[in-house]
Amino acid sequence: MHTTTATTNGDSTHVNGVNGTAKHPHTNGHHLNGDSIPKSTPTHNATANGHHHQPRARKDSSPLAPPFIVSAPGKTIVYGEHAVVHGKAAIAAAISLRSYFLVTTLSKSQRTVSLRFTDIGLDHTWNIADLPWKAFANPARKKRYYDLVTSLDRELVEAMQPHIMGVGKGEESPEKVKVRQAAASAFLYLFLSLGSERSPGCEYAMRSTIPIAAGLGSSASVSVCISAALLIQCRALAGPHPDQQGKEAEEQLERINRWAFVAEMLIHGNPSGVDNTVSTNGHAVLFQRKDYAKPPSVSVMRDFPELPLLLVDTCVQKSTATEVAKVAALKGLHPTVVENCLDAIDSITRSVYERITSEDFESDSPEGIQHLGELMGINHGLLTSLGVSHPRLERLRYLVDQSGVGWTKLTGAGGGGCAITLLRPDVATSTTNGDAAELNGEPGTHNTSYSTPLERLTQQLHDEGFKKYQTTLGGDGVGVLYPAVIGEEEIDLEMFLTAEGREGVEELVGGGRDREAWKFWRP
Ligand SMILES: Nc1ncnc2c1ncn2[C@@H]1O[C@H](COP(=O)(O)OP(=O)(O)O)[C@@H](O)[C@H]1O
Ligand SMILES: C[C@@](O)(CCOP(=O)(O)O)CC(=O)O
Repeated sequence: MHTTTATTNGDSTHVNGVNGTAKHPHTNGHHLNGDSIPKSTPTHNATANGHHHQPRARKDSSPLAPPFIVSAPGKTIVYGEHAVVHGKAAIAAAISLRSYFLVTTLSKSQRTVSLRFTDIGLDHTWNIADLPWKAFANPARKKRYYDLVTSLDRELVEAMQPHIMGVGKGEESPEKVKVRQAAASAFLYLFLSLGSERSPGCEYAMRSTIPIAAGLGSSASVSVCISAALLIQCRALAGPHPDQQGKEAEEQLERINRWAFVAEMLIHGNPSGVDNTVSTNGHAVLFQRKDYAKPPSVSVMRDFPELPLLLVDTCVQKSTATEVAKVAALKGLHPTVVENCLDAIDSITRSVYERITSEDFESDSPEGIQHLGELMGINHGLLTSLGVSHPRLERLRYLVDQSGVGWTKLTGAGGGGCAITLLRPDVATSTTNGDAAELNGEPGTHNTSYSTPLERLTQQLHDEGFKKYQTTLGGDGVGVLYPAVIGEEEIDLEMFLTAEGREGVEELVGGGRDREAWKFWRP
């Protein structure tokens, strides 16, 4: 298997961003070929310990930038959630559910920035001039796009508060307000860090096909989108383009990932960084962060096997912060016991990594799958011991165990959310069309005679209010559609905001219509 290890931002000497100058009737004179992101700021040396050479000053763009879309996948943690928060290894894989972020630049006279995050009912506008630029520009606190930011600056978070307090307020529940304010804070902190008072007025619209708070990394994917879009706007990224050198592509991803982590800190408090790392890089990653002041160790597993997985949502929303705090509290009470549980999870992750990166691993061999499956079961048991399961997750595990189709573990923070089931190879290959139709959260045609255990299980899950998702593992990470044109059609804000449900969004902007239109950094 091909793996790449990337631990810190390296040096780059190649800057191949292409100015969008060619004329096109639909795009304010910007080229339709996805290589037309404005030229990036020259990349420069930046190291993990913060030493860097000063970059050259950036020029302001004069023509109105075209609308563009950034997209990033959700994830499933296959092994090692929670342990990863305490410095142990985890394996996470990208899934095919994604978030999409449309950026529309306003005319020069419109000095506002608006968030239209319709999935969470957030529609908010700030006057650019009213924002706390002074606090963020203070030389003692100012962070640059190439900095490694590993903690939030409390004073800057405070300075932002008056502009967040009014966000998302309505008649609805405090939980909904919290969700909106978390997303708005993530955006605003990055906007104020990466932009300036001269930043163009813009509308930023988010649509996602990832269920929120189900353990599938919706926040990380949103964070990666925000980071990549704002870095593109401040011209801190080169590419993506097809002839980009691997090392340069890796550096661009690293830059996006660093700021996505900052956004994750605003949503979660204390994230390990595994979610934003897999969402940025795509494929699958072995991830470990021993020291929060340093970049994590990341091995990207580019040809992660297509494991036959079933992804089931308990439909119980959870809070990652609460579940992470539970484990921390338990560790405070029983340090040795909890540390042993976390070490056991670490051994599981490492054993799986060795197995699937070994030359002779075959993803359809019953022995190989059995090994991975048994370790999934043990990993789930350890997470249950740490107190992060939920009666619905245990019910789900019981139903899958009874059916004999495979091995189940919770994925993500637990306390609700999703579980993954690794199917036995014989079960996976006997999946009928009926099963396939019933994936993606919808029940299929209801006949009462089921020929396979998987069909029986599918019906049982549906009857008990669980939701199945169809997804493939290990696709591309962050991608860019610049300008926002697929085929000959320019995607505008109205179309983007009114696309109906997951299918509508995917049909409008997903890669299905024109695979070549989207560009990805591919080291
Ligand atoms: N479609 C979306 N639009 C805007 N913000 C979103 C969207 N999906 C998720 N978020 C942000 O991410 C947060 C969810 O994070 P979290 O509870 O960790 O769930 P998950 O396990 O899905 O990452 C939300 O509170 C919201 O701030
Ligand atoms: C529990 C944890 O390991 C994973 C959380 O994933 P999610 O937020 O449930 O998608 C926390 C983390 O790694 O930051």
